[in-house]
Amino acid sequence: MANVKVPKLPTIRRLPTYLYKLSEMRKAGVEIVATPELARYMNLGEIVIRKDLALTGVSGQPGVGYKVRELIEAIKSYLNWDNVSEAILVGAGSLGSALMGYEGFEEYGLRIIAAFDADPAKIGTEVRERSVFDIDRLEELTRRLQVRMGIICVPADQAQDVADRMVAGGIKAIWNFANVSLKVPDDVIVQREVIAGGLAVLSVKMSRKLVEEDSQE
Ligand SMILES: NC(=O)c1ccc[n+]([C@@H]2O[C@H](COP(=O)([O-])OP(=O)(O)OC[C@H]3O[C@@H](n4cnc5c(N)ncnc54)[C@H](O)[C@@H]3O)[C@@H](O)[C@H]2O)c1
Repeated sequence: MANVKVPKLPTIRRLPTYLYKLSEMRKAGVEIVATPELARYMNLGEIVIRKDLALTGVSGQPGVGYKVRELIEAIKSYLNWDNVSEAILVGAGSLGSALMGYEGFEEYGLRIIAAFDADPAKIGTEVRERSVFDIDRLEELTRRLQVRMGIICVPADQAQDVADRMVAGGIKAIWNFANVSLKVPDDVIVQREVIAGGLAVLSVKMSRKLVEEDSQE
């Protein structure tokens, strides 16, 4: 797999949260946002906020704040989300259906255009208004549609086979939700996603908080 080094990963992970807040503000007609307001929302210090946003090339006006619209454009441009990327998804089960049903991805530059599955009961149906194709057609259709991004939502023991098919179909970026590491050629990027990682952090924070509360009693 391509060993792409990305600086400022924690900042990059926070940028969608800024984007969400800023989009809500824009919808509400807000034109300027002050750093303290963003700091409260993000639960971070104002210095961190300024550093985060400086990464996008935008600096706020001292004593005034940031122009909401300008900041939205800068964040989208930095994340390369100003051009919508089309993706295919494999595994139209619980998780895959939920991802396809999330309309917010378009805001984040991702459009899932089709799904693939191995279950004859699902092939030929529509899930969340996307056609579900036979997995055996993945290479052919992906090439024809010239899609570069693939999302894996199959059981872990099927994920490598699906990744191989994606690579054969010309996919260059894989968002992998199956909890397994994948072997892919050097020119393919894989991002492995584990929702339970966030839950683990929450659980540890919760248990520490409970211990602190117990010791105060
Ligand atoms: N990363 C996370 O945080 C996270 C969260 C939830 C689930 N998951 C993982 O996502 C995957 C899917 O979970 P789910 O709950 O949606 O399961 P599910 O059983 O509801 O869906 C899996 C789908 O994959 C299809 N499938 C199986 N083998 C296939 C193959 N070779 N080719 C094409 N399609 C195939 C099945 O027919 C089914 O529709 C699992 O690996 C699960 O562990 C990850």
